[in-house]
Amino acid sequence: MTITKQSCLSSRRFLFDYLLLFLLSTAALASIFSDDAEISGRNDLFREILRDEAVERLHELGKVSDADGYLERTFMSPASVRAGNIIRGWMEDAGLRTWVDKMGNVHGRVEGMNASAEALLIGSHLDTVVDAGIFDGSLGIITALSALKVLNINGTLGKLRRPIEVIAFSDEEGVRFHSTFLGSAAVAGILPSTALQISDKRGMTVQEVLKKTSIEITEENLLQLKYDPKSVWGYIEVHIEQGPALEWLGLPLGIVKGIAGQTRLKVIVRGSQGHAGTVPMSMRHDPMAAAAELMVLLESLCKHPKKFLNYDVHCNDISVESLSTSLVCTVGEISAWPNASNVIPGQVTFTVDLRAMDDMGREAVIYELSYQIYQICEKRSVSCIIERKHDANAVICDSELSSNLKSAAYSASKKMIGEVRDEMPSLMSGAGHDAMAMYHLTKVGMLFVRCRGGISHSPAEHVLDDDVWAAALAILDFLETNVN
Ligand SMILES: NC(=O)N[C@H](N)C(=O)O
Repeated sequence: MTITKQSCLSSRRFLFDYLLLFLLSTAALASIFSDDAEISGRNDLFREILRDEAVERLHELGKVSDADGYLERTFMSPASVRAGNIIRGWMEDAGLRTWVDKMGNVHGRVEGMNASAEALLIGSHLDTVVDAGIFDGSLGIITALSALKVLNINGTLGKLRRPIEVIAFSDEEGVRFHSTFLGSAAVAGILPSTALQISDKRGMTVQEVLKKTSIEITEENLLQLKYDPKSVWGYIEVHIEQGPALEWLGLPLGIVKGIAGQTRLKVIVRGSQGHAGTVPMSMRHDPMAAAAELMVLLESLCKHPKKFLNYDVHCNDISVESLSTSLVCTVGEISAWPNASNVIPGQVTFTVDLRAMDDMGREAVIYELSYQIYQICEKRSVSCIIERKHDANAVICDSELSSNLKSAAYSASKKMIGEVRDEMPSLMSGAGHDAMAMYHLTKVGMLFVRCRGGISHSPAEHVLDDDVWAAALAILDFLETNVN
């Protein structure tokens, strides 16, 4: 047999593969043995509650959906109400007194030794986007309840120095009403009474949707939902990172330094509805073509803000510099009327989601965008209306709470994986969180949990079981150190 260069390479390759396989299987065996050795050491880390049960609950809640075949739970939908009831049961299982408030938020509270002391609030949201993953929001509620369940089993829940309250907020995503934080903004006292009259696509208002679930909300009792700032010590939230940084760093947990500000706009473009086959191109006032041009403009502006923003007119140079790195813009929803293939639409509506760390810079972008939108609409002889649906300014997390969360995350990671690098990363959040609303009530701190590929708002969203465990263990550590 002649050994050609090719087959020589193949046999070398075979030998290499074989050796690699041998090494990998040896490593795997070693890790199985070391896992065994570790498991007995980890038993005191409440694996059954903080990992296994928490993961089971995440999957259980992930099945509670208004849609067939994908996850969708919007504000006070039937599935949201069912999810709230399940969470309420888990709160009671953790030894908490529970109630549902007039914005549909589910609360679970333990008074500890001193019911009049300032309470620690822990929260996240129970609503989801359309075609969501199972971790966004639910992770923060479930890990907090798991940690409290451990304290209950240990007999330390009644001995806490201050009350602890877990809140599962009814709306953070803002999918149904385009106005986010309905739940947490009510608790923080920043939800205007006009929010009760916002309508969803079917024309039902927030007030009517609540009434359908037997909750009577009025302007007066909306005011009563506001917590007295003097009764609150702080707010903490665990959330999946929804970005790739922790995965890149190879770490399960990170601290949140701050959260980008956000604005949501609705742009309505109206033109002349007509027959697709008969109206000559030169005679059209097509809102679809205009909307397409506006979207391309938005993309260019957000990719290259420096090119569009005039330093003197819009903002100082610091704003423009920081915009270049943090500005992100998205058109996520579009609808046409009458939405038929052989009709030039009469109206096209689309949303714009803008985020940046710099609030002044964001304002400058909105100013410039609006100016350019009106110019393009005029040039195309269509009319444009821009409605501002939601605004939340950027938030900086509290340094003391962050440092305490950092120590808790460090200690949890150390207990789980032994050696940890000293650095616990501090990250900026491009995603919005209930902490943004709670910031108006009290100091806030957030812990991020690694997610696969940084993917979120997608059914592909995934958090490792051990990372769920690390997060719950960090909260347990935080409570034992700061509240016990
Ligand atoms: N954590 C999130 O997904 N939050 C928001 N709903 C958002 O950033 O749009």
